[in-house]
Amino acid sequence: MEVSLQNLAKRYNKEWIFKDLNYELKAGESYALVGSNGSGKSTLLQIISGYHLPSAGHITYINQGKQVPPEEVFQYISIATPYMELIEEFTLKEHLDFHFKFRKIREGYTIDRVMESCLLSNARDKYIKNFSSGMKQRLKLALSFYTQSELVLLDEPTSNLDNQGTKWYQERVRELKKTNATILIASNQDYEYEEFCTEYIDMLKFKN
Ligand SMILES: Nc1ncnc2c1ncn2[C@@H]1O[C@H](COP(=O)(O)OP(=O)(O)OP(=O)(O)O)[C@@H](O)[C@H]1O
Repeated sequence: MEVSLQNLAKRYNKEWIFKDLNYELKAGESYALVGSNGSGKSTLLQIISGYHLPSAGHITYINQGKQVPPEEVFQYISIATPYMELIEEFTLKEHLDFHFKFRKIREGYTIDRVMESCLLSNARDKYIKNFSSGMKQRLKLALSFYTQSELVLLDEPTSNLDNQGTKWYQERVRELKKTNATILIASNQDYEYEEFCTEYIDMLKFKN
């Protein structure tokens, strides 16, 4: 999916977080969104996902040459972010069943295969509220990786992951890059994006 960010700006109260942000994301490319703490990386991801509105400017989404209507955009996007809550009252199996009732699973995958791939097969009937923070993070990431989507937004993807989890994440991104998904990784850690992204978007350039 191509995403065109046009004169995008966001303000909270009187503070402009970023301004005059113009950028074209190309289909199938991977982008790192960098900048110091508080520079607006998460805010921009949430605006691109449709979760927040910009204070100015607009975004155009184009899939296979056709503009996607705003009300349908969410069907093309998956996002993993610390701001996103999992449904704590569900077991893992219930959570995955619920999610994949509304979104299509990536081709070649089943719910069992997703559980296996995110190293959570033995937690099938465990309640999410009893997951460790790393297990929750793997589940959030798995929901983004294994949902059929054309734009994958990852915010601080390895937070709470141990070394094994970080390697698991890197392997999943390698796989994702073989699809035509556009990937945007907001990060403060170079091992989350260095191998995957040749394009860097530096939020500090859009500060004022
Ligand atoms: N709901 C809100 N109300 C007011 N200010 C907000 C709100 N959400 C975010 N901000 C402010 O917007 C700025 C950008 O925050 P954001 O979380 O997007 O930065 P970030 O680059 O992702 O930071 P980090 O690297 O620490 O995760 C910060 O100054 C933050 O305090």
